[in-house]
Amino acid sequence: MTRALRLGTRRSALATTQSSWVADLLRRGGSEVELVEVTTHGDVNRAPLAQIGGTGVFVSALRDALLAGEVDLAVHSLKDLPTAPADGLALAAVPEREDARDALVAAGGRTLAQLPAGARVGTGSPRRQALLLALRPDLEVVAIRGNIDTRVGFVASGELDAVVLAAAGLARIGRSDEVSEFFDPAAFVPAPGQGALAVECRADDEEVRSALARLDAPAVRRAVAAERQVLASLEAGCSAPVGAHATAQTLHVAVQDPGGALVRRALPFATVADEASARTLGADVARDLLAHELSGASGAGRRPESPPASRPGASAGNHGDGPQVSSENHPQDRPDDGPRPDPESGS
Ligand SMILES: NCc1[nH]cc(CCC(=O)O)c1CC(=O)O
Repeated sequence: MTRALRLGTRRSALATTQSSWVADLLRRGGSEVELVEVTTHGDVNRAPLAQIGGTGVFVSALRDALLAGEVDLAVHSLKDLPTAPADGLALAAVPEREDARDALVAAGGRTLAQLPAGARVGTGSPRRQALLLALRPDLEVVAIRGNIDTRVGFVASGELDAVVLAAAGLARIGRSDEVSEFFDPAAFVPAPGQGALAVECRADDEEVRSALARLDAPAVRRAVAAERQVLASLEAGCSAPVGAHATAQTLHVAVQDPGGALVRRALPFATVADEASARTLGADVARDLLAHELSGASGAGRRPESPPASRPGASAGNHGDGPQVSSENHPQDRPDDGPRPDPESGS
């Protein structure tokens, strides 16, 4: 190795921890690495997020810095990465995954079952809203945004009874001890790619590609390939919240159908040996789910878990008396889940 690798990172606590973790792994493999701060449009612009292009602004500023040759690699939360491949860039490593589960942080350490009737639970993610209401239709789901500290702060301040966040984000910033319940990923199905990282570099940079290849965890790559393919294939035909999570044994999928019911699938995953068959499986599940949706079969023996009256659209959102959903843009001010809505992710 003749050059120090420049790792471009955003300044947020989560971004710098993730970047430092990857930098350390590379250093252990003998590479010299320096962190270079990339100020993203989303970090400096005070306009509402929708006007500056949604969650993709954070990813695309790092990608622009890569393509411009200002940095040599960048670390993203995989679930924030648009499913479409980026021209000129390679997804050179998917390292070992953090905890993929969603987690509840509740006042008094309560579990979901222990929350009082009508408790106010914060999440900006349509997927989490749907899963929460399927388990507890009585809850008042409150749409919140902001970085992890901001969201946990709503519980500490008493404005909310609980919030749901990714266990991985809490683990990375050292706040796992505040979790009152880790949800079973077979039931409360995580977002595609949740807990995993994506390390990108220029596609023609062989030196960085070979350094990053040592960080790649093939089993994680297979899992996230299946999960993201479910999302990509569904995006063509529906805009429902999507949970997709592959364990060593099973690919779990949960999608909210137009009637508001959660539709679930569980497919064997142990025999999926490579990325291509993982994608095929993901596409097959998506096709099956779209057929279900088109046939309007949600009431026909599929165990709808949530009556139409508890659709998040009807009960979630800011009721005006809760935590302020600030129109001021905040670093990480974005839906607390997944890459959509993302006007930049294209098709
Ligand atoms: N979209 C927000 C986001 N993107 C990545 C994480 C951290 C967890 C992860 O790496 O999946 C979070 C926070 C959250 O969902 O609570």
